[in-house]
Amino acid sequence: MSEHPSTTSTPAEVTAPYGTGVQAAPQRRVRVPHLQAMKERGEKWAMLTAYDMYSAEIFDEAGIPVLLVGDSAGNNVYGFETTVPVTVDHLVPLVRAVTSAARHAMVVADLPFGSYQASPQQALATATRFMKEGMAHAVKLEGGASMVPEVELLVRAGIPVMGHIGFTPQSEHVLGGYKVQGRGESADRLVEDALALQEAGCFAVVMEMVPAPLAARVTEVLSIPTIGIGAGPECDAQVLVWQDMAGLRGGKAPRFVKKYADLRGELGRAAAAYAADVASGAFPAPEHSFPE
Ligand SMILES: Nc1nc(=O)c2c([nH]1)NC[C@@H]1CN(c3ccc(C(=O)N[C@@H](CCC(=O)O)C(=O)O)cc3)CN21
Ligand SMILES: CC(C)C(=O)C(=O)O
Ligand SMILES: [Mg+2]
Repeated sequence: MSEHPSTTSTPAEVTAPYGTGVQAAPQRRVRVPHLQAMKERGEKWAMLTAYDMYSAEIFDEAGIPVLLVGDSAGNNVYGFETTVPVTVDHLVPLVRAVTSAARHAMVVADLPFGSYQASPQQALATATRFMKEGMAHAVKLEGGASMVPEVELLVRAGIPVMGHIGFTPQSEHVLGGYKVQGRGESADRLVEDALALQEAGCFAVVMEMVPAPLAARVTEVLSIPTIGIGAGPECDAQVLVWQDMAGLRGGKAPRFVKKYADLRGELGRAAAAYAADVASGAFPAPEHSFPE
């Protein structure tokens, strides 16, 4: 059962999800104005990462309006320790898989480290690959005021851009590790970065590991939606890496994670039960076998 607010039966009959309450023209895909309308109505929403077909399908059917194909695929799909080694070629096929499976959600492609910082032209070339080959609906990039020329060119070219400030994992070597950003005198700079991104044309801004009162201040000041991860409850939206949210990954999760399931335990038990059945001869049973 779909829990998208206004997705009822067949796609053809679906009316605007996250619409204004006014009957809009049939509209099955979440788009920038829907997110803007939700901010104006004070409706909070959740974003999740997705990197493959089934996760995208499940989250889409659960009514998640925005799916992010994060460069966090680096440490959640490809087995790297960080997002730094991730390339465009790593992500394009994953974006394509997610856009193919998501019927309603807006799919945002994360631009990986080194694929957009050299120039606005490089950013446009990279974003264009994600739009054409990945069939993404928007892109995300890390950085504040310094990224204004890149954001402006992408938006001028017709590509919706999501910003990302606070802790920006692609810069962890400069930032000196996984640390809360915007404490003390750097708070005003974070507000300025957020405003610069909005002014440049971003449709939303992710804030990662920012003190809750500062994130609340940015959310108040900005007219576009803020999306928090470790940025307190006052943001317009929240984002989590799905394997964190669903308890698939092992080890100690960051403070900002809440586990809503124990997929790791569940999947481990399934694998062990299957192996035990094979060992005992209980699987395959006659119903799994083909008679002559
Ligand atoms: N699975 C996963 N979840 C994420 O949230 C995530 C990724 N991967 N990969 C890309 C970035 C990296 N992120 C991370 C990763 C680890 C911490 C972390 O270890 N935080 C600790 C220490 C904070 C501190 O020292 O102040 C914490 O307890 O929150 C934070 C953000 C967020 N993103
Ligand atoms: C955690 C989110 C915001 C992200 O950038 C990612 O998943 O790569
Ligand atoms: Mg990312």
